Amino acid sequence: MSFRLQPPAPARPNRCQLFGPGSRPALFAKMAASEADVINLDLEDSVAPTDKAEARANVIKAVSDVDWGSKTLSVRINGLDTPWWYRDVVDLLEQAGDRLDQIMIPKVGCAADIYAVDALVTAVERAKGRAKPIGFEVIIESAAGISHVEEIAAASPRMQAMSLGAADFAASMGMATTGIGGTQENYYMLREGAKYWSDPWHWAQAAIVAACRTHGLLPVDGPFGDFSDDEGFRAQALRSATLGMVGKWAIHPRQVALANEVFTPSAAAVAEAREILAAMAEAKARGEGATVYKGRLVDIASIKQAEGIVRQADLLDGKG
Ligand SMILES: CC(=O)SCCNC(=O)CCNC(=O)[C@H](O)C(C)(C)COP(=O)(O)OP(=O)(O)OC[C@H]1O[C@@H](n2cnc3c(N)ncnc32)[C@H](O)[C@@H]1OP(=O)(O)O
Ligand SMILES: O=CC(=O)O
Ligand SMILES: [Mg+2]
Repeated sequence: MSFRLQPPAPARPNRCQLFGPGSRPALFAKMAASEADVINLDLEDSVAPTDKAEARANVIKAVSDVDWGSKTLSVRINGLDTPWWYRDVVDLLEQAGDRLDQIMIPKVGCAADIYAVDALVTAVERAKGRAKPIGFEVIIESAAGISHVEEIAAASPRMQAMSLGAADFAASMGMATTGIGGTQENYYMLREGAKYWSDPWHWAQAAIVAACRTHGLLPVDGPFGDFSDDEGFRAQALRSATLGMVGKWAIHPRQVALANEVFTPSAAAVAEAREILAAMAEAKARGEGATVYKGRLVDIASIKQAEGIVRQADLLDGKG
């Protein structure tokens, strides 16, 4: 390990973030009743420009009026290139109750974007005497965002989580697709006449995971647009989990159970992790740093891998 230790990410469930437009208040109670760990009430791209003010008022009311249980409650504000974002921040911080946990900042391009929002949030918090500091989560969804991902992760102590936004990311990068996440038909390798599909999101996801792990944030996979394709969602989520992401967005309620399933360590994975820890404890008692478990090497690094799985299982204990 480097002299600089890797800080832990916030210890809270973040398997699924369920989104809903702030302009559809009829959805709010359904969102609150869902099994999602995080709720994202949206003021940004799912809300038409003519509905921005009404959506903001709906969301401010719902923060206090709806029983959100133990979920993390987040509101996605408008981007810093719009005329709406400052009013989103000021009205939320001045008028929404203390139940609000986070604001999500979309389309961040550099650390200064976070600095600007932090300065405004801090001023309103002080002026209003808000006791609970608001956390930040951001979306990496532009060429600038992915180019500056590490400085963005380090930009504020308010930072909690970072998501990949596949739709805007594809648009910003000029990717030849209108799909939101998942397998892309034309992104394949050809060998002896057979196609092998590759993953165009992989490098951006890996960069986000590295930035998040360096600075103690939760790395999250964003939307999968085709909500009729359960297997496509599952495949995308499994790849994200394998890379180190802790959860995924749901843009429709049917995606919530899929995300929870993928990002909850299975009973078999937890049992195996505990067996590895036991095998390593025995090895340590013999004065050994490495041993054989089920015919394969396990060593001190395996302890950290296994502890991560057990820690996640303990965190989710009782959440199904
Ligand atoms: C690229 C990005 O930025 S993604 C993030 C921003 N986008 C969003 O927030 C979009 C979120 N999703 C939605 O707005 C909607 O789910 C849509 C537009 C995709 C589909 O809406 P609908 O046509 O109403 O969906 P559908 O008819 O299948 O809904 C089935 C049920 O789930 C409910 N439902 C739909 N969306 C949601 C939601 N996001 N949260 C909770 N419940 C929902 C419906 O009210 C309906 O309930 P009912 O059975 O009691 O009548
Ligand atoms: O905001 C999300 C996206 O995919 O764009
Ligand atoms: Mg977006």
